[in-house]
Amino acid sequence: MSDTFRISISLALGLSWCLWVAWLWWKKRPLIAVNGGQRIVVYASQTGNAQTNAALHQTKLANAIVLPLNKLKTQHLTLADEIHFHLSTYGDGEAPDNGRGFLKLLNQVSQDIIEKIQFSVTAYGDSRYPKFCAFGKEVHQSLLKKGATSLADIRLVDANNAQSTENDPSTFTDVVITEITHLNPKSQSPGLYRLTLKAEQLTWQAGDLLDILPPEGQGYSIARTYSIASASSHLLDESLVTLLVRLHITANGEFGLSSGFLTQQCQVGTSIKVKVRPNPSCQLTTEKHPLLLIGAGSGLAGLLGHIEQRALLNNCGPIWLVYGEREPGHDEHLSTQLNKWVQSQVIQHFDKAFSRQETQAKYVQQVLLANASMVKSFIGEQGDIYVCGSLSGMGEAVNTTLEQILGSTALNTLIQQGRYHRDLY
Ligand SMILES: Cc1cc2nc3c(=O)[nH]c(=O)nc-3n(C[C@H](O)[C@H](O)[C@H](O)COP(=O)(O)O)c2cc1C
Repeated sequence: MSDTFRISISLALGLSWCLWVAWLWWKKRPLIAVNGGQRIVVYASQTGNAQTNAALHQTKLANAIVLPLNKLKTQHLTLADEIHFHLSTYGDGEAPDNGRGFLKLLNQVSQDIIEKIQFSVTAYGDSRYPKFCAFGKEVHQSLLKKGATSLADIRLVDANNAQSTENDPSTFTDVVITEITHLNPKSQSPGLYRLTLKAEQLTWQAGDLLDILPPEGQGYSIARTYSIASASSHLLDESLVTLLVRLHITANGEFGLSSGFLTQQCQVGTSIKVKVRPNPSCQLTTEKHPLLLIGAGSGLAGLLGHIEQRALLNNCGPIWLVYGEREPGHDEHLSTQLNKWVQSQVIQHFDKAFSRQETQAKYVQQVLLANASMVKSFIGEQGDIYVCGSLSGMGEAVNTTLEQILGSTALNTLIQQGRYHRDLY
């Protein structure tokens, strides 16, 4: 072997080693750099309330950066002087999408790093939910238990509070109902209605939510939140918001306050007070990548906007819709519209799962499991998943099934990358 050849091999090996070390460093680097002595304001927010307050908090602190909780890395915990958390709670006492991996990270970080952390927690929630501010409280407790120093008592911000601007009528806009259609008159399921509202004054993106204020004089004024089932407003010729409203019937046979008002008392022409609640974690992040849309019942609403959005744009990526309802025939909502999208290839695959049919009952998670290898290949390196509908009835089962199919590491990576979106209630 000549000397030149030997030197070349050594150089090549040396260079490869340097590249490998550089790659390892690159992978582990914090995505947003932090210097020693800096303060970090961090938020976990589904619809922007905690995020807005975090941004406000940042402006009041010297030498502070702001970032979402899923971008907070071990290096941030090591280097920052103070960390101020703004955390909302979703689902049934859960973290918002951009906060879901944090408690796991905290468990993996060594004690000596956590003991140096000085922190505060502001928790956002709504005391009408049984697990009020649960995620913020859990983070606060975990940090204390692991030896971090709390700079102040946990602050609980309640949306169900007279001072909260969330329900302040002056922040709502009057819009007129232009359509109310009962979609499942022959079904044994509670009524599902499509409502259309003329909303020229509003702007929204597919995936956003609409808060609706019940009429005055009912002794309460807490808005109810519905998923917007329309493409983003800037793409529509006519500024119409579509909603799917399930008529809620209480244990004593009474109609739910908001759904009863919207579907039984309102008529075409009735004016109602609404406000768009941006839902960044469920907005479309990609036009080209595959979308696996999973929903059940009125959860179809949160998926329809994304499908319509792609139908209105050209050359979009494929959609696979997995939709669950009760009875075939009577619960096949909007089938004319959905079939049109299948024919025009906006929807590439469409699977329905009916839980009340003569042959075997089927749920969306079973459809996913039966097509496990297709789920894997469809999602691939770039696909996004959207899950919309009931948390306990479907969201949890779908999460377990996706974990089974993709593995918990891959599912966590999807969460970290903001590719697993959930609108669950
Ligand atoms: C679908 C849904 C589920 C919610 N679940 C809870 C909950 O379990 N506990 C709670 O305290 N608040 C809950 N909330 C209330 C939110 O935490 C509250 O509105 C908060 O201000 C939202 O902050 P964000 O915009 O930063 O996400 C829920 C709200 C929605 C729309």
